[in-house]
Amino acid sequence: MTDKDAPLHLLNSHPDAGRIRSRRFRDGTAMLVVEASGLDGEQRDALEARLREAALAIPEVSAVQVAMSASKPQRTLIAIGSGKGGVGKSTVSANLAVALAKMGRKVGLIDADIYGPSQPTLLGAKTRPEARDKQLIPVEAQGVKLLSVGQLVGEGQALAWRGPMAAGALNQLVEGDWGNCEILLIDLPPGTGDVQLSLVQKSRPDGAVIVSTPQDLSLIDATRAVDLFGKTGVPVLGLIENMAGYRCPHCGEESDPFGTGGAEASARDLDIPFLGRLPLSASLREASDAGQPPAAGSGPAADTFAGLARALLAQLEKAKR
Ligand SMILES: Nc1ncnc2c1ncn2[C@@H]1O[C@H](COP(=O)(O)OP(=O)(O)OP(=O)(O)O)[C@@H](O)[C@H]1O
Repeated sequence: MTDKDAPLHLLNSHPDAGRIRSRRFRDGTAMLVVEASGLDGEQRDALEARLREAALAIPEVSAVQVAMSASKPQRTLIAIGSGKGGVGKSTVSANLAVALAKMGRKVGLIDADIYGPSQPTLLGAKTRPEARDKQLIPVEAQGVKLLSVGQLVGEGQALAWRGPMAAGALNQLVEGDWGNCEILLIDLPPGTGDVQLSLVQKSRPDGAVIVSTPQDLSLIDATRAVDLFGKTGVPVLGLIENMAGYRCPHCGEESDPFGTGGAEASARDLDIPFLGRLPLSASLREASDAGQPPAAGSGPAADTFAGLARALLAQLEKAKR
């Protein structure tokens, strides 16, 4: 600051002074460069308005120009995939997101499942996102920010999309206004075809998680998913086994309708981490259908998801080293 900028000294005592990177004063105009990293669009607007008002309150100032600068936040993008449909990939994604948020992480969830976007239902978030300056603003539910491909199109319309079109839509979601989110989970469409390949190539996730049931057939498909991520250079952070074992709520008898331990053995064979297993549970399905992710509550299911989230974070740390 030079002597010419002296009137702007009055901004030193402003609560947001720490965000002012430079200030100049010429011919009645105050020019401020303001650091806005970590703020979402609404918070940026509010900060700008507060500083404008404070500058205009200085008697010499008749006009204000504010330039907001923000370093691109460091975000970790994690794709969640499965070799085939119906293995619980979306249920696991939603609950992992909620469990990570409960652990204090700033989490965003992108529902890229063009064949059946179910995250708005799973998180009970039916409102449509608004856009600001062509950027989508995620909706908030259960402590998680959410954008879903289902929010962009009417129900069932996305089904016919081919790879590049789906990748374009995903890009819009990834480039949304994620504010201070540090982790973005992407719920991919099931399978390992062209659509999935385009999505992975376009979004370039930092890591991937694969969900599978213990069944042999499902595991063969999970192996294909590992292959897909391998081909695209995305490290697989781990495999989650879903629908492993069932305890009858009436008689307490335990059974394994989809086999047992298959996913853990496959993870060993494929040399990828095994993050944990989730039992088949009618109450989990009912809560999911009702938009109440069990990870948000307390009890065994919440504990299981917290364990899976911890295992995922541990693998992320390892991958960074
Ligand atoms: N551990 C579980 N116990 C009982 N039901 C489950 C479990 N996991 C998922 N489900 C149920 O299975 C069905 C499919 O789950 P989900 O939609 O999460 O699978 P998906 O792999 O994402 O499927 P797709 O990608 O084909 O849409 C849902 O009705 C869900 O509630």
